[in-house]
Amino acid sequence: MQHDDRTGAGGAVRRRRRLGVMGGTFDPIHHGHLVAASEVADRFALDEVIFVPTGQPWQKLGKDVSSAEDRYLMTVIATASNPSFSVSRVDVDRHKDTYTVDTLRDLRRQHPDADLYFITGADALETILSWQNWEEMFELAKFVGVSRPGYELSNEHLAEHLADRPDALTLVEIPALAISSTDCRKRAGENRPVWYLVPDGVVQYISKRNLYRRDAERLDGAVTVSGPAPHQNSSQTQSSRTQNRENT
Ligand SMILES: Nc1ncnc2c1ncn2[C@@H]1O[C@H](COP(=O)(O)OP(=O)(O)OP(=O)(O)O)[C@@H](O)[C@H]1O
Ligand SMILES: O=C(O)c1ccc[n+]([C@@H]2O[C@H](COP(=O)([O-])O)[C@@H](O)[C@H]2O)c1
Repeated sequence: MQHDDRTGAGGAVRRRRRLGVMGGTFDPIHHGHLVAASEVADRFALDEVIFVPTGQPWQKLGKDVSSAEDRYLMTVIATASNPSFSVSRVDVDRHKDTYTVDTLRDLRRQHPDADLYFITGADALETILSWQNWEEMFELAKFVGVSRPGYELSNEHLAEHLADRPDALTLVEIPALAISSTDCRKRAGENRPVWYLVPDGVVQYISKRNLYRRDAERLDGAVTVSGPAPHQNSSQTQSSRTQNRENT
């Protein structure tokens, strides 16, 4: 990755734009995600953070995931008040299994003059060597791992792979928010409050769309992420069946 400043037409030094990329299933988006993005934006002087809801999260095979459109809209609602936050549809519109390497390729194409900083929580960072084409991901973006209650924030598993690129991955401690989408879904399913765990507009969206309620007919669009073995395209095997979420 280049990280140089460029001289503009008038001779003024212009720094390359820095874009954060916050990928997630966001089912639903919660304040843990928003604080992570905000903290990394501050630490790295990012110009913008692009939230990228997954289209088909292949590592959630067998789990009941809300429709991509519901997750996309909740992400738009949650980020609307922050002018430095935006939401991308690149993964939602790809209509096949979501791989971060594709996300980063698409964003690089859309923003050729920017440096990308992919933000990931400690739990996701733990499993990053299982991601599709992970070596290429580190060519396309710098990575920022953030702390998360209940997980150890570590780069040991990547140390030998990134030995010659010390700035490829930075670990950042952020304020601890023990919030997970799993817990939010469970609470909503039991008719317990999710106020203050997720933004107010997201509470209202969950209620309006009857998301996560086991005792109610889902309105539409929920899918069970099912299909062939990991790394195969499951787009033809996505089931439109709705099943009770296992909250795992
Ligand atoms: N409370 C949190 N603090 C820091 N990072 C978080 C937190 N919650 C999620 N993240 C990170 O945000 C990204 C997207 O997470 P995701 O949408 O899967 O939310 P989640 O709460 O982990 O969901 P689920 O409980 O359904 O697995 C991941 O990199 C994850 O590690
Ligand atoms: O590229 C992959 O193979 C891959 C595998 C698992 C997760 N990811 C990405 O990691 C981010 C968090 O994913 P998740 O499933 O924890 O919500 C999101 O941007 C995913 O696309 C990416």
